[in-house]
Amino acid sequence: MTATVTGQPAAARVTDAVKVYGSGETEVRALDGVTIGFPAGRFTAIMGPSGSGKSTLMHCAAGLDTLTSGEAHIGGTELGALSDNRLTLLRRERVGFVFQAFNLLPTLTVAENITLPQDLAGSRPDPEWTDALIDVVGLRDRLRHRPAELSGGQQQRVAVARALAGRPDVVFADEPTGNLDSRSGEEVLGLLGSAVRRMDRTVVMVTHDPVAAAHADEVVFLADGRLAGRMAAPTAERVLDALKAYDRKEAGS
Ligand SMILES: Nc1ncnc2c1ncn2[C@@H]1O[C@H](COP(=O)(O)OP(=O)(O)OP(=O)(O)O)[C@@H](O)[C@H]1O
Repeated sequence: MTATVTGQPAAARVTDAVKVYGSGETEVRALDGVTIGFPAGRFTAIMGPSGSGKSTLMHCAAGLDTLTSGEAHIGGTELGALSDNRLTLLRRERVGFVFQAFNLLPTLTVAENITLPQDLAGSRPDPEWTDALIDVVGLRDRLRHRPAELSGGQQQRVAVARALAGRPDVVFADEPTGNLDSRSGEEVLGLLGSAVRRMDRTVVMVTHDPVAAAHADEVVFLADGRLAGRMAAPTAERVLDALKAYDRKEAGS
């Protein structure tokens, strides 16, 4: 197991991760030798300047995209060794996703959206777990509503519940508060934090927002496709200062 700074085993990790887009003059090294483990039972935020490789790292760690070289593991499973079918199954059964754009199915009710991944996988939702989850996300009185009848914050809470419903090894969240006002954003971040602290889940979140990152146990900074630093017990102020320093370095001053 890759060591993590907390000493916890990694729920997901990449080793010597390189991702190259294009070739020749248009070649971009989006990831340039990143080794990092995301500890189980912890909330990790990935930050860095625009274009530093955050989304690429998340997509490759989650099996949504493949590395050019290096390895990506979810638990003990190496993703590069899996066929497309097995990778699809692994994503469905062991990974949860939350995206900026909610991505709920408009024709399904809240309850149906929450259990959709398990329904697709043909697995039976655990009623006790689903029930507890509905209370944690505060959606009990909305279960029969459709997404269009909910506010943005409520829709994202449904997406968080859906991501957690199958008790995945790890939930990857890509700018989950990017479309929300600050109050709804705080609610969604609080939920992700509760999932980690009260329900023993693992969350990895890409964000631009230092206030959002401060909800995490640890922040990982990328710069220019490389791991630039890590910060435990972050505060918004310290995160902002660190980001400014990385921006200055990239600008070469
Ligand atoms: N499909 C692609 N084809 C070519 N280049 C790409 C592709 N996807 C990303 N890139 C490039 O790879 C680099 C890293 O992109 P990535 O989206 O991972 O960065 P990011 O840190 O998430 O950026 P942002 O904060 O702006 O979303 C950038 O230079 C980007 O232009």
